[in-house]
Amino acid sequence: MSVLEEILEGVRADLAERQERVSLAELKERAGRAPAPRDVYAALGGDQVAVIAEVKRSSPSKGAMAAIADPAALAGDYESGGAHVISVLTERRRFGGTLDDLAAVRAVVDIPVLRKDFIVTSYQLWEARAYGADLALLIVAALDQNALVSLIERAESIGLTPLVEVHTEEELDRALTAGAKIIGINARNLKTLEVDRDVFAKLAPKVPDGVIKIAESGVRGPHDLLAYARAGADAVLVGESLVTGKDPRAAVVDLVTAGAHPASRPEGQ
Ligand SMILES: O=C(O)c1ccccc1NCC(=O)[C@H](O)[C@H](O)COP(=O)(O)O
Repeated sequence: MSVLEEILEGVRADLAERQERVSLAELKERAGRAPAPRDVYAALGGDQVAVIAEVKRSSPSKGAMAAIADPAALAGDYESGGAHVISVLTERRRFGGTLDDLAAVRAVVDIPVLRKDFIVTSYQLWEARAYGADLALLIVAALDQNALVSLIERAESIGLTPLVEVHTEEELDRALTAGAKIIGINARNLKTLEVDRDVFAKLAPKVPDGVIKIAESGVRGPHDLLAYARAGADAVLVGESLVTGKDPRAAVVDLVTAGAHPASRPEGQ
C-alpha cells in the first residue's frame, strides 16, 4: 500500500466517525452561518509571488515537527509577516490537525484560509465551509475523474475555491480537463514521499495562461521561492521550513520580500 493509500484509509475511518456524530444537514446549517468566503483570486493574483504559509504539526515524511499549541497565534504571525493565504492541515492521524484549528485560524486572520486535507466526499467540503475555509485542497491522485469533477463543482457551488493538486503530467491533464483554475504542483510524490523540486519546472509550461500555478513543498527559504518564481510560480506553499524555524514571522517576511522583487519573475512576465 502506498503512503497516500494508507493516509486515505485513516481519513475514511475518521470521516465515517464524524458522519455518525454530525449530520450533513447540521453541517449545511453551520455553513450557512459561516462568514462569507474571501476573495482568493485577489489574494493570489497580484504581481508578486504570493506566499501560502502552512500550519503543520507533523507529517508522514518528518514525523513530529512542531507542537503548535496555538495555531491562531502562528497564523497571526504569518499574516503580520505578509502571508497572502494561510493553509491549515486538518488531517488528524498523520498531520496532527483538526477542524478546530481551521476555525481558530479563520477567526483571527483577514486573509483567505485553505483547508488542506484529503478530501474524498462532498461532506468534507461542507465541513470546510462550516469551519470557515475559503479554499479546499483536492488531490488528483486521491480521486477518480468523476469524483474530481463533481467535487470541483460542489466546492464552487458552496463558495469554496478549489486548489487542485497534481504531481504528474497525467494528473495535470486530468485537473485541467476537470476545469481547475488554480493548480498546485506538488514537488512531493505522495505515494513515495520523495521531493523533487524540478517537477514544478517540468509541468508549469503545460499550464495554460489564466490558470494560477502554485509550487507546493520543499521551500527551504527565499532561494527556493526564487527558483520556483523563475519557473513561473504565482505562489508558493510552505510548511516545514516555517514551523521548524526559530522565527516563523521573520521567515515569512523574507519569503514575501523575495517574492515582491521583480527579478524573481521569469523573463517576459
Ligand atoms: O508532508 C508530507 O510528508 C506529506 C506526506 C504525504 C502527503 C502530504 C504531505 N504533505 C502535504 C503537503 O503537500 C505539504 O504540507 C505542503 O506542500 C508544504 O510542504 P513543506 O513546505 O515541504 O512542508
